[in-house]
Amino acid sequence: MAASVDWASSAEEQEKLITKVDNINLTTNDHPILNGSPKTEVGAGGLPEDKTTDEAPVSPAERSLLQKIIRRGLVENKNDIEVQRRDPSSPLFSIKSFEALHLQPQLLKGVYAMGFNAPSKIQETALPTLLADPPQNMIAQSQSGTGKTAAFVLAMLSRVDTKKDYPQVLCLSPTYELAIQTGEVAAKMAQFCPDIKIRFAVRGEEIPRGTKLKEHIIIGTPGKVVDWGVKYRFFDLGKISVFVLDEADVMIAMQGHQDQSFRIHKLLPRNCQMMFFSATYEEDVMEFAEGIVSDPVIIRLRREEESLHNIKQYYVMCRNLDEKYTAIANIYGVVTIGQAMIFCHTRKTASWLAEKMSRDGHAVALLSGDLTVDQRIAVLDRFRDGKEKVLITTNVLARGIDVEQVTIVVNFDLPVDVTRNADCETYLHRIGRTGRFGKAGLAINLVDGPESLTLLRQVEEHFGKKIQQLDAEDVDEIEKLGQE
Ligand SMILES: Nc1ncnc2c1ncn2[C@@H]1O[C@H](COP(=O)(O)OP(=O)(O)OP(=O)(O)O)[C@@H](O)[C@H]1O
Repeated sequence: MAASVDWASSAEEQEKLITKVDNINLTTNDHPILNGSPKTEVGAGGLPEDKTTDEAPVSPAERSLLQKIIRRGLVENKNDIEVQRRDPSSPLFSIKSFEALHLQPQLLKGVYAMGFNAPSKIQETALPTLLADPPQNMIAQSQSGTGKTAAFVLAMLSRVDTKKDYPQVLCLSPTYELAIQTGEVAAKMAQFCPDIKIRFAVRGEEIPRGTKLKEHIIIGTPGKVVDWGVKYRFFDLGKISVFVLDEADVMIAMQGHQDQSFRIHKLLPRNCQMMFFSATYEEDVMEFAEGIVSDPVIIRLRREEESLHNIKQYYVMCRNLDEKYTAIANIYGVVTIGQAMIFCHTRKTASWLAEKMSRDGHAVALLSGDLTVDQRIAVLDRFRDGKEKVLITTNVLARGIDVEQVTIVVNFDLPVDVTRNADCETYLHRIGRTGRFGKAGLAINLVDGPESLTLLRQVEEHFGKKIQQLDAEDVDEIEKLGQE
């Protein structure tokens, strides 16, 4: 039987939690790491005895750096994130501090150095279970951009035993870009844990036959991990103690990924801790996941909670391709804040649009499966650095990619599944490239006929949320959106 944690709480419970939050109300001045001297003695095994007040010894220089980072975090995150944290219905709602999550002191330092002040709802709900002993399996769902990566990465890092020099933690991601991004988050979080070693198992990484990997954590895509773990035995899957499936629903739903993930899963030891994370779960995928993960704790969203309120959704009626292009150009001309991602159905449309926009003098980048992996990472890095304001892409970047400054997502084509119906999961992942961690975001869908209008209606029905029409010619209206 699966234990289940529900987000919802009664009004009375919510009131109690709000009072608790008010009492905690951490500010820079009363931040224990920054201002307090260690309150706990280090006990046997190097861990403080009272874990709720865990504190790492911090040098004056580190303290000053952390102070700067946290102050900056508080100022930059002003976009009512602190308000959202106090709203029990928000995915950012939290009552705990990171100290209360029993993280190792060096990881806690890493978390603060990343500018994280307090855990999000998924982090504070999942981490106590993920770090408990004996290890518990988990299948968890939380909206896009709410900190799932940080949650499972912290759990992965916490489970590493650096005295053993072989892979113990394995994390599978559906794409090259996502594996690299997760590895980068892990490296940042582990910046004060120099003994933890991470290895990417992705296209382009080649190692000679007979090699025995010594890194503690492997992060990769299913195909490469099958090569390294099943075919060539560069590491022993039988010694993996933590297995993470990121974007678990697509890993299970897509035939190729599913076969490979199962080949890996079959060789894992029986007591290996399983962590499945995703922003979306279809009912049948969920059932399947429950079938392969024994006794999981399940964290599930209700359908109406899946789409985020901080992402405003609109659609624009267009008659043909030219009008779609004009709509994009109008929006691009008016809304200049932040960056935009434009999703097309095919590589062909994506490159046509990129070429046309470039010819018209717009600085756009194009990322599709046509590029080599090095080119893909280079394009993404340039976009992250803000060198291009617009990134045109296909479903290859629909999931997981985290670029904080993305304020607009445009669906040049609405996503469809193999039955030509709306692919609502992909829709949610695509629009989730904006509105990261409570920021405001805008999603604009271009509709060019009855077929795509039907898709739009299917999306509305699926999430029980109306998508407003926008007149792309009406500069005032678009301007208003930008200001909002
Ligand atoms: N506790 C926190 N405080 C502040 N920022 C955070 C916190 N946790 C995560 N973030 C930031 O929020 C952003 C989104 O987090 P993350 O990528 O982990 O979301 P996700 O739930 O995995 O999203 P997706 O479903 O799209 O994969 C990142 O930029 C991350 O650095």
